[in-house]
Amino acid sequence: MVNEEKIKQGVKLILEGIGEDINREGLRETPDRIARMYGEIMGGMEMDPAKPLSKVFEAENNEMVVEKDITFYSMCEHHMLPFFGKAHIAYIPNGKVVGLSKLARTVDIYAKRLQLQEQMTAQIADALEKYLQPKGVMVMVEGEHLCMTMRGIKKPGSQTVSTVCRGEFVNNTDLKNQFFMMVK
Ligand SMILES: Nc1nc2c(ncn2[C@@H]2O[C@H](COP(=O)(O)OP(=O)(O)OP(=O)(O)O)[C@@H](O)[C@H]2O)c(=O)[nH]1
Ligand SMILES: [Zn+2]
Repeated sequence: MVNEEKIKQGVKLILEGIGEDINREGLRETPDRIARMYGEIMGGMEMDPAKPLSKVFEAENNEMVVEKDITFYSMCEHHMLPFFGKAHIAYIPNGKVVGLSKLARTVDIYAKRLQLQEQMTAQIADALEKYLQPKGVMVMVEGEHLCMTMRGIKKPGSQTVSTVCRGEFVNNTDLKNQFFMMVK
């Protein structure tokens, strides 16, 4: 659980730091709102991927499964500004598949915390590898980072693309290309 009291104190300090009057009408409830909001957007910290990924089904077909365009919202750990976009997941089952929603749940668990996009991409792949023991996993994340667009270097529209391959995807260019073709 996030410590709402600490968040409220911190938000009040930031508001004072930027020269705001923390008692004005529009801001009176803001520390409280932000504390509740962090409970939601950082909620992945207390979630364990074991929960969604432990419920597996036996499968006879071991062809590649792709779940693409999974929308995510995360927060960059350097600036605490949002980054958001789409995650695409492929895996080659090894007798076990998981409910499709559980792939999206896994993305949310790792998105809802302070993150680096590359780290989030690897964590999703590692969780799938651990719980499904597939023949291979590939994860691609496409994200827009507000710390790149609304501040600093200010490059609106720039996209960060990160990929992680495990198992059969690592050395198999055909498999990788098949995945790229399916997600484009
Ligand atoms: N690799 C990686 N870098 C990120 C991610 N999110 C933000 N960054 C970068 O983190 C870096 C932090 O750089 P610093 O030089 O410490 O901070 P800064 O002075 O605010 O940097 P600028 O953004 O260049 O103004 C920046 O280059 C960001 O673009 C991410 O998910 N992955
Ligand atoms: Zn950032």
